[in-house]
Amino acid sequence: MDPKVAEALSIFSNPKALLVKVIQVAASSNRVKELLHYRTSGGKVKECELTVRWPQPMTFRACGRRRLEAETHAAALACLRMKDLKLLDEQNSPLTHAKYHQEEVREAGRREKRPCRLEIPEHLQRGIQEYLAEVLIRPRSEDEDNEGDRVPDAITGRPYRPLSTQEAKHLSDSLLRQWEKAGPAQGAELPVDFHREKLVAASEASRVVVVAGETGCGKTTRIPRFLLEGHIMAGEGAHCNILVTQPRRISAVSVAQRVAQEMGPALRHAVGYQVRLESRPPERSGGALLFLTVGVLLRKLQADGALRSVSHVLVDEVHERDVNTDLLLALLRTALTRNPRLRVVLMSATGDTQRLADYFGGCPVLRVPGSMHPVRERYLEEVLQEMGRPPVGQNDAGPDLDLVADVIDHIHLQGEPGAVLCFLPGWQDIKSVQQRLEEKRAFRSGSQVILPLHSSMSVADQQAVFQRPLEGRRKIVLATNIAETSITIDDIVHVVDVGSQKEQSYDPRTKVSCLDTVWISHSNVIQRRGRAGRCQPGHAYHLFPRQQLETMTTFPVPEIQRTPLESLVVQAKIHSPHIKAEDFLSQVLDPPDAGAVRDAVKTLQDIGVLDEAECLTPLGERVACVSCDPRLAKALVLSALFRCVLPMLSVAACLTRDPFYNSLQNRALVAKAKEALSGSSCSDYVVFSRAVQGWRETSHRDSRQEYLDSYSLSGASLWFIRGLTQQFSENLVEAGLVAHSADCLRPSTRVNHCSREEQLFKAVLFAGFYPNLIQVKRGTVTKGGRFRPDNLSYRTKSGPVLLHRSTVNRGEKQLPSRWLTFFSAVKSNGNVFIRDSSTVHPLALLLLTDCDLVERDRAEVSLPEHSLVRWEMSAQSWELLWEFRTSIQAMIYRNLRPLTCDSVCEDSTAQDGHLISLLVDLLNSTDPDSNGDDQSDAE
Ligand SMILES: Nc1ncnc2c1ncn2[C@@H]1O[C@H](COP(=O)(O)OP(=O)(O)OP(=O)(O)O)[C@@H](O)[C@H]1O
Repeated sequence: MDPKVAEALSIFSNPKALLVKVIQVAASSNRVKELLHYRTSGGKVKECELTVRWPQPMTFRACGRRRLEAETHAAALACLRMKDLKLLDEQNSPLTHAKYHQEEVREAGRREKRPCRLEIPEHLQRGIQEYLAEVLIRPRSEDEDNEGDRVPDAITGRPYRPLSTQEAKHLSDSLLRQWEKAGPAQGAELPVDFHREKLVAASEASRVVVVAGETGCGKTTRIPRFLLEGHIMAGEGAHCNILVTQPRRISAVSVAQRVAQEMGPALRHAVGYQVRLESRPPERSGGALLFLTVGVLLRKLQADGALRSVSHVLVDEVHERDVNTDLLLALLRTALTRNPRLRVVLMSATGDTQRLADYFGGCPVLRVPGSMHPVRERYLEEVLQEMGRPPVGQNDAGPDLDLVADVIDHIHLQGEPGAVLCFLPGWQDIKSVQQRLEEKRAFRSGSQVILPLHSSMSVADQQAVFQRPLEGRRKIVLATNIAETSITIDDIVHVVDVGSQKEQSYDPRTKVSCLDTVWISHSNVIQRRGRAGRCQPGHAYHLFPRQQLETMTTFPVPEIQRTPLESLVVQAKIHSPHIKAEDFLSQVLDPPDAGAVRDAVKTLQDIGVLDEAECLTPLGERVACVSCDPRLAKALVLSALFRCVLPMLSVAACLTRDPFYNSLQNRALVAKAKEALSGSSCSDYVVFSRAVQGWRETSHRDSRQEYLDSYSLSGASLWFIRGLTQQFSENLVEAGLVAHSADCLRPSTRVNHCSREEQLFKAVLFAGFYPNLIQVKRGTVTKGGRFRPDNLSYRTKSGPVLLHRSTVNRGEKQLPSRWLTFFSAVKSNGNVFIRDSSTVHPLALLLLTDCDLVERDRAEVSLPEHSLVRWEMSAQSWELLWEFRTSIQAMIYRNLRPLTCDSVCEDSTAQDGHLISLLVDLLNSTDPDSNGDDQSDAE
């Protein structure tokens, strides 16, 4: 059977997916001529205007999200005659009326208090199958492709409109004239220049090419330009739009600047960059070069999976194998089938090029030998000998920071002039080495320039590493692997490499991540060395024995194998809603363990983002619009419903970017600031919200700096957080939860009515983070066996945990509730540490989570799969709570499903307001601890 038909048939168990499919079929089939206009984004129909004639002719036109959904669903219903569907209970007796929506089926089940299912009569199934079989096997023609396009242009972000033949000719001619006149500056000759013709020809001859070129040979800065220039000189510039991905913000920005500079003043407008929250795109589409991070390109693929306005995608540093790059490669394979003009070039100095080539159907691999300048390498034994020290053994990956500082000192005193770039695993190591250096005579009182470089710094701060120091001072850059690929710091002469890095691993069972210091791979060693010898000859000091090289893996372990997969599964669902996550992810270069994917799917089902058929639920569709972790996104979506958006935006942004200044180094100061901001809230999230709010309120420059200093906050981070808040607000608009993004930030709007209600805010947070729940108990037993009655102990459903120094609740002797919620936990030395936490009112557990009535007689309540929690209460209390809970759930459900008319919306708005006020009253007027008295440990 045709695979497309098989896929269509496989989704019959899910009417919602079927519906989307039908609309897609309508859009892609030239038999449904009456389709006037159609656009999807993130797996959702955004705009639609169509006439269906199967089984009877009807016209639907829809724009504006809510109307659109109702109309397009109705169109599909008519199309499929799904009104004939029957909703049956377990005994096969029909329920009140038929509904097509999975959620409604579930809701009907809840109302009727018995499970229901949806049945598609057999004769209809056959009809639909035949219809899909007929239309699905017809490929879409190019003309149809151009018809009704409303996707954004990947270069400018403005709506894409293909150029007419005349317009294209005009633009190509003008580009040609411009380039001939300006004659782009050639810059210094690079090894890749000698392979220019071969590279351009290979990319013409094959739609995918892998380029394996040594570090510094000129891949990143020259190849995009060769391709662009080739098209412009051939009079086809209008059709050439090149996207070049970079693994990080710092490289996207710095490489774009370098290429623009090389192009010269007359042509630099053709080059631009786009990173999260910062965009300087080329002036126009057609003859353009855009450097962007992989994450930004994934967003563009959501809007247009075929990348219609793009001629080339160059994936740089493809060896890095982060989750986003692996996902990108899989999506590019699909984009190549959908956009016949698209060409892909994969570039790396150290990747497994043959495997990549095989992944793209055995495409050619071009090798570019030669580097700019020689680099003299030394390993630990030679370095020690040079310093006149005895040899030492080294077994673990943790670096000897005293030695690192001594080696830098040695280079400074004995080595050639020029800057030093030192690779260290993490921020703590960077700061420790900086401190050690500052204690040395040659580095005292700022006599040399020491610059940390870490991903948590702002782009502006990161850019400082590219500046030259004043004459007579040496620049020392202390970096993590953020500086390992792509970037050129032109005065680097010496590279010091400790041979290790921080690497995340993840235990899907406990859902806890570990951040360990591990040996890097051989490929990383080459990349690090390659940061020297780019603009002058260099030296590499590998601070591990030469022998260690043999035990290092050739390539790094792909991130997809060692990371939580929930976000990735949501992304998979956005890009391919009808394919099982397991099947979709089995197509990536190194598929994650199928069991881990199933676990991630199960987690998303548990938190209501996916339904049983693995489709995004109405909640999941909103979550998918928000570009952050699904749990954070869920908390944001719920905050819009419960009218406390403002503090939640701050939390989501601060969990993405730490607002405190060097919180790793200034631990004591930051802990004090957090304590002051927290007051009696016992919540890191209230701390975040107050920190951001206080910063917003101090608008004057001087008072703002005073505010930052008094709470150890970082101005740069807060500006970044402001950008993130703006982005998340726009996401909420996209999700149809807020009319304008500015509403999210104004305290007087409806979505912020309850933003000052702390208990409600914490309860909503918990509903988002659930099942991240910690039970607090009094009394601990020390290692020596002594009982300490006043100490608190903490347990999640997976076992005991400890509170990390970073949370305000660590060290508290008395908490106002016996329940905490949390977002992130890490494992270190065999213990699980909770990094951030907040107390939560026990009623939130009952009202905002999926609890069940276990035994009617004793009115015992438990949370599924949550062995920590079990309450017993009188049947009467339970009845009341159950009713309230049902109303809250109904409110959530009502606000998340498509509304059919505005009047319903107005009515329900008032009703929701009453309900939320009631919830606020209940949370504020009951003692969070007294409810806890009923609790008993279920184990
Ligand atoms: N900002 C810069 N300042 C000075 N020279 C630069 C700069 N950027 C690049 N170069 C020069 O251009 C050469 C090529 O740089 P490019 O980034 O294109 O190499 P690459 O092959 O992509 O390297 P890698 O694989 O290490 O990323 C460098 O070796 C250096 O000589």
